[in-house]
Amino acid sequence: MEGIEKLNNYKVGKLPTLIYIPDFVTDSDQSFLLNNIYGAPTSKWKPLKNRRLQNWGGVVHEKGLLPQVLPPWLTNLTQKIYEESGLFPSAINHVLINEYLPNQGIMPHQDGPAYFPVVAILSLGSPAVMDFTPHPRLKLDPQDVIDKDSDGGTIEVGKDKWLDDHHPFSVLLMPHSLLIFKDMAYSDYLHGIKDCAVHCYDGVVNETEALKHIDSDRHFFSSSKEAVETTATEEYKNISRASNRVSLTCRLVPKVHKNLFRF
Ligand SMILES: O=C(O)CCC(=O)C(=O)O
Ligand SMILES: [Fe+2]
Repeated sequence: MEGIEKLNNYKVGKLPTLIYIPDFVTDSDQSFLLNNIYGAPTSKWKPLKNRRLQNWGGVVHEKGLLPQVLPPWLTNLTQKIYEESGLFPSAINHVLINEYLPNQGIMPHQDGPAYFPVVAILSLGSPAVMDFTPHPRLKLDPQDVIDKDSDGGTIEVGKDKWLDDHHPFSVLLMPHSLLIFKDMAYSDYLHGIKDCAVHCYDGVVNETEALKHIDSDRHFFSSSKEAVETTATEEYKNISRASNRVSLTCRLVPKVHKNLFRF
């Protein structure tokens, strides 16, 4: 209960359950986690086309998890998320660690059906902007949009429209922050990160919250600060992803297979 009340203070945007907690971990927590992540055997990294990842907690199948015990350096974190959020029915048992170089990202996607529909993402390293787009099944046929506007309204050519007031939005993920999303943000939207080295954070739903601590992260914003000073009338609001970003996606796979052979 206490957890849920506290969480309300961290809601951002228009959707009911998009939660952004700045400084969820300290600088020394970040170093501790990164030391463990980069101290893992090279074979623990799975290279993908546009990023690489470490999988902790076991292998996720469509039908559930073939479990492996999470190491203590990760349970410190997952236990804190579990206790402080109060949003998971039992302890988090799976962590996916993604590493992105400055020009890498992740395609818009929806998380798989094996997971309990709440996700908590801890961000370390360079900041990044995560884009949420309504699921394609909610997209209106452009013809319908034109028909609806035929009573004299202006028709915006080339602009996608979605059902029930769904709109794309973005979130700025600063290092040390925790993003939690569930409900509509989980089921009606895809989430992704663009694969370019500069991200624009203009209009992100958590701009105030994310930029409160800008002083300590000033180096990420230097180019935009200069741009503001030199152009005066135009603010670019860009972040440069100067170094790697490492994220820890913490989730619960409710169905755990105790016995490999009964899978
Ligand atoms: O790196 C991130 O912030 C997102 C990762 C993600 O969406 C996933 O692992 O499913
Ligand atoms: Fe995801």
